[in-house]
This record gives sequence, C-alpha cells and structure tokens, in this order.
Amino acid sequence: MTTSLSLAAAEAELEDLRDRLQQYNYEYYVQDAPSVPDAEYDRLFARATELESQFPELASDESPTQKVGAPPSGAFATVTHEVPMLSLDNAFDQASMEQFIRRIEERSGEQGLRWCAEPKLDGAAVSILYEDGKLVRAATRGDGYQGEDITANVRTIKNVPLRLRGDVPARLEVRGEVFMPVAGFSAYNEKARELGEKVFANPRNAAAGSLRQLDSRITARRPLQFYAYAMGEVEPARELDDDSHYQRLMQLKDWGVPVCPETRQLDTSDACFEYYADIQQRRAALRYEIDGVVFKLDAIDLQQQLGFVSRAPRWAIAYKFPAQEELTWLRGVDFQVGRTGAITPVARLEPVTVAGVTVSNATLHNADEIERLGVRIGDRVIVRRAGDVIPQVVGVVLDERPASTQAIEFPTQCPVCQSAVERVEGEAVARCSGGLYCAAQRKQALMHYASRKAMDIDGLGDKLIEQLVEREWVQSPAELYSLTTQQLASLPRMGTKSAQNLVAAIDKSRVTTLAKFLYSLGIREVGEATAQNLALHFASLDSLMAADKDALQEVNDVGVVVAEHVYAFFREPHNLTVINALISGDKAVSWPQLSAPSQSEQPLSGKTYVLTGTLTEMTRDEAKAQLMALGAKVAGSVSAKTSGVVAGEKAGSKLAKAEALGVPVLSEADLLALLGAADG
Ligand SMILES: NC(=O)c1ccc[n+]([C@@H]2O[C@H](COP(=O)([O-])OP(=O)(O)OC[C@H]3O[C@@H](n4cnc5c(N)ncnc54)[C@H](O)[C@@H]3O)[C@@H](O)[C@H]2O)c1
Ligand SMILES: [Zn+2]
Repeated sequence: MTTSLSLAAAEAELEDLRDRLQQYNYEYYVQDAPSVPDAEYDRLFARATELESQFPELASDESPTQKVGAPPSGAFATVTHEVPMLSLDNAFDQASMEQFIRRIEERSGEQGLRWCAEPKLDGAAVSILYEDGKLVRAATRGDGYQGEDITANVRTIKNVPLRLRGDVPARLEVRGEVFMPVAGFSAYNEKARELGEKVFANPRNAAAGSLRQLDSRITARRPLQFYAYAMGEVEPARELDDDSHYQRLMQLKDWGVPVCPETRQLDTSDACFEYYADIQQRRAALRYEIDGVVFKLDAIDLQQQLGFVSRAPRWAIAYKFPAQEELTWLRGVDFQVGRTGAITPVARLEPVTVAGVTVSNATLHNADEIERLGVRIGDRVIVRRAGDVIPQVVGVVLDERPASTQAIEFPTQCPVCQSAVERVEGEAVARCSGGLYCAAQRKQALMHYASRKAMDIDGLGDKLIEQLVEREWVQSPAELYSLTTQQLASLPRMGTKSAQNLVAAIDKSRVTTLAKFLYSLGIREVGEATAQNLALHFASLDSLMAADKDALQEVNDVGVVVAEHVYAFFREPHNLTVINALISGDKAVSWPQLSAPSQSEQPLSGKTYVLTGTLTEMTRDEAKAQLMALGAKVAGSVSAKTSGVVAGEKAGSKLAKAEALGVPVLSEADLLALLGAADG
C-alpha cells in the first residue's frame, strides 16, 4: 500500500517502530507491566515486518521482529536452553490461516495433513527439567536461548509434579504455560483492591508477574497453574514409530504432567476451523484465559523437515481471537447509583471494537480505582472486555496524554436524589446516604422494609413492590400505609379479597418493636442483632438519633464502621423526613416504650472507660460488657473526659494519648479489682 514510500522515510519510520517495540518488550517481558494493549503491539509489529519485507536493505538481525521475548533481567541466575524456546507465528484472520495451511502443504509436499490443536493459554512460558523423574530446574523462556532460573517459584505451583510417575527418560524437559485461572485472578484482584495493593490488568500479567517474584513465598500465595504443551530435551532420545506431537502430550500426561484437556488431534483443515469456532464460542466459559488456538503439524518427522525461521517454527501457528484489550479515548465520566446506593463511576468512551463488540461505556469501579489508574478525562485509555464481565478501563497510556485533560470529580451528592454521598473510612465504595428516599434504591428499600425479619408485611412480595414503585404509588415506606383496597384491587391478578388482606397486613405491621423498626430502615451493616443492641442500649429512637459516633460505639458489637453508617443515616435530612412520616399521623408506626436503663443507681454510672491492648483473663468484648453492666460507658477513643484507660498487652497509641492527657491508666489487675469492688 505504501510503495511510494521513500527509503529514507521507511528507514525513519522503521527506526521509530523498532524503538517502540523494544521498549514495549522490556515493559512486557521484564517488568511484567505493559503500557499498551497487545493489539497495539501487534499492529506495530506487523507494520515493522511489512516495511522490512518491502525494503530488504533495511532488514536486520537486531530488529525486534527477529527476536523472541527479552534477555534475562539479571535478577535471577541464568539458564541456557539446550533446545531454543521460540515464539509462534500469528494468524489474525481466516485468510492468513488458510494461507499458512497451504504453505505447509506445499513445503511438505503432502495434502490432508494431521494437526494437533491446543488452546493458546495466556500466561508465561516455562521450561521444567526432570532428572530421573525429579524436578531439578525450572526456567523462563527469556530471549529463547537464555532464561531465568525460577525453580523455587515453579515448585510452589500446585499442579506441577515434583516427581514424575512411571518409566521416565533420565533427562526430560517439559515445556508449557503457567497461567492464572480467571476465578483466582478475579479473587486476587478484588482482595488487592480492598487492601490497596497492586492490581493486575489481566491474568497474563498476573501470571508472569507472580512467576518472576524474588521471594517464592509470594509466588506460593498466587493461584497459578500449569499445562504442558511440548517436550524440550529428551535423553536418551526415544525412538518411536509415527512419533506425533499429540502422542508426546499424552505420554507427558501418563507421566503425571498436566495437559490442557481441550487438546485434540485433527485430521483435516476443516476440522481445524471447526475446532477454532467451537473454542471461540466457549471462550468465556473456560476457566482460564486464552487468546487463540495453536495449531501444530502433528507428525514429528514433518516438523523436523520444516524446521524454523528466526523466531518461530514453520510448522505451527497461533490463530488469534479478536483482542480483548483496545485503545480508545475517555470522553467523560458518569456516576450511576445502584440498588444498594453504591455509586459507580462509568467511563464514556469513544466507541471502539473490543473482542468483536462495540464498547462505548466501561466501569471505573470506584474512587480508589480512578486514583490508582491516575486517569483523567480526555486520556488515551486501555479498555478490556473479557468474557461476560462488563468492560473496564484497565490502564492509561501516559505517553499519549493530550495537553488539556480534566480531573475526574467524584460527586459529593447523589446524582439521583441529591442526598449526601457517604464514604466510610477504609471502604472503597461511596454510597448515597438517602437509603429510604433515593429513587435508585427505592425498590430495594421497600423490599427490605416489608421483609419477614423487618416489618413482616404478609403478601407484599418483590413483584408487587416493583409494580407499586413503577406506578409511582409508593416512593417511600410511609406511603405504603395510605394504599387503599380499591387501588390495589386494580392491579393485574389482584382480586378484591387479596387487596383487602394486603391492606390489613400493611396496617397490622404498624405495631412493632423498636428493634424491628430500626432493622427495617435498612441502615448499612445494621442487621437484626445490631438493631437489637441499638434498641436495648438507647431505649428510644430519639436518643439513638441524637447519639454521636463515640456514643454509638459504646453499643455492643458496634465498631467504627457501623457507627459511621448509623450516624450518617440519621444526619441525612431526606431520611429524617421519611422516618418522621412513618412515626407521625393517624397511621403512625409505633412500638412499646422500653424503660431507659436506670443509670443513677449503678456503681460506675457517669464513668467512661477506653479499652486497649490484649487482655489475658477475658476478651475486650467481655470486659466491655461487664463495665457496661455496672453502668459505665465504654468509648472507642481517649479524650480528656475519659475516666480511665485499661491497657492490656501491646497497648499502642491510645495508651500514649492517655498518658499525654493525664488520664488514669489501669492495668488488667486494676480492672479486675474495679469490677470486683463495684460488683461486691
Ligand atoms: N503489550 C505489549 O507491550 C506487548 C509486548 C510484547 C509482546 N506482547 C504480546 O506478546 C505477543 C508475542 O509474545 P510471544 O513471543 O510470547 O508470542 P505469542 O504469545 O504470540 O506465542 C508464543 C507463546 O505462546 C505461548 N503458548 C500458549 N499456549 C501454547 C501452546 N499450546 N503451544 C505453544 N505455545 C503456547 C507460549 O508461552 C509461547 O511462548 C505479541 O503478539 C503481543 O500480543 C505485547
Ligand atoms: Zn440517592
């Protein structure tokens, strides 16, 4: 297409392409952290190959198009591969796959060749050496000739046998792919995200990065697996009739080496295309990620006859699937409110085809993720769409950041109901705090309100709630109480009798307990037991609503996070409006008044203690319960008003603060004495 290109122009372009490919190789193979998607790399690689064939005078053995991987990094001992570990040629469409088959038929002078088909696992290549059946060494592919010694790490992979079974050659090198199954990858990333640790963009990077850890204990904690796809050195060499690649894999399996169960021997090229289509269709359902199918000429003698070119065997090809990661532009960010109030930033993208589908939105997960990515509106971003998972932004190409980009502002008010957005310390998710009021959360809130352990409204199921909300008859729980029999009877499949029963059930729910009422409000992390504790502790809704975070933490089982949720819930004016509507008027919800704990008569009334460090005679919760039973308050933080700090073993900052403020410090023995004296 570019025949008019001058030699000088081609040379300049090629030089730039080679520089970039070299840099990307380094990021991908040495740092295990590519900065561009494979699709982009493959385009540049194809362009470099094209220029080199158009201008043979520019070809060079030093070009990345002639090389495999990257040389060993120096961080590990170096291993020399007796038989080079090469790469594979690629076919990106049916035409080039057909062309490959034709070429092989011509070169071998045979038609109707037999093939071995294997999924192209997306991980990292390793060589594992067995001597007398014992694993003695494992290495990365490196630049194909020299790799890195990663024996200690490979030993930690659960399905890699340390010892083979049966009649094994004295020296046997097994080659295959180390990969991270999709489930393990998602679980790993989810946890890493929670802990604020490094998140991997895809299972390949995760596998390669985990494999090249300097501390094998880290590798051991990563969910890696291995499938063999070839034999390397074999000594003494085995003399077999009709030696085939497939047969060798089955032999490895007999010796106890795991081989991908999708491996097939195929007799025709049609069967190859069928296999490809079938695997592609099942791609998302496989438990590991694959980026194509590898077809290998099955007969070993034909393989040997065909031999190699610089970086790949002539007798094999990787027929790739459409790429799962692509480049595009981030045009803007919207914020969506989920059924539970979680606010998710959604990237609006310049539409791009990813894995065969046009993608124009992708998730950015949460504020931490935006920060981790360092992404800004206007950026060049990498989108990934794998399997049935919603597309996500997994990276930013900083080299291509335009001059004018904008920071992404996380909203402080819910985009649906304008209630305050709450983000609890230590939690990644930001939420709308208008739980009872927010239209996005309405159905969920009503379903919870009516549920058996909450207000227990017989006959008010999820389907019915959906209809009530969709007709806008009910926007918040208070409005349930003004529904009429006539209104309900007009709903499809609802007779007058059932409508009457429903109205009666709704009415009956008005008489409840404070604990059930609290539970029914659907405050985050306030389950039945916590609602019960809150009710017992505060005895009245008014005093609960007035409590500050310290006071809330005095309640049994209420820690910082729950206290924050409860506090924020009652500070959101929209929620107060709904609560007010529920407890006033002639259809008010009501409960028997609990007697306030009579504090004045108890020995430790008016005192506030803080517990810190580890106690030996009892747990901190037990100590808290005993102090509270004697009328004391137990707070989470030390202030000048604290009566005493009980310091167990390994007490930390709270003890220091007590000393700084001159608050009395009690040992565990002092505490026991105090409890004994007060009790007696
Ligand atoms: N994003 C980037 O910056 C970047 C940089 C370098 C390379 N890459 C990607 O890597 C590719 C080149 O890497 P490569 O040289 O490792 O080649 P490759 O991944 O295209 O193919 C060779 C590799 O496939 C693997 N493989 C999986 N299943 C196999 C099987 N059943 N039989 C044989 N091999 C199997 C082996 O590890 C083997 O080394 C490029 O096409 C590009 O997509 C990306
Ligand atoms: Zn809202």
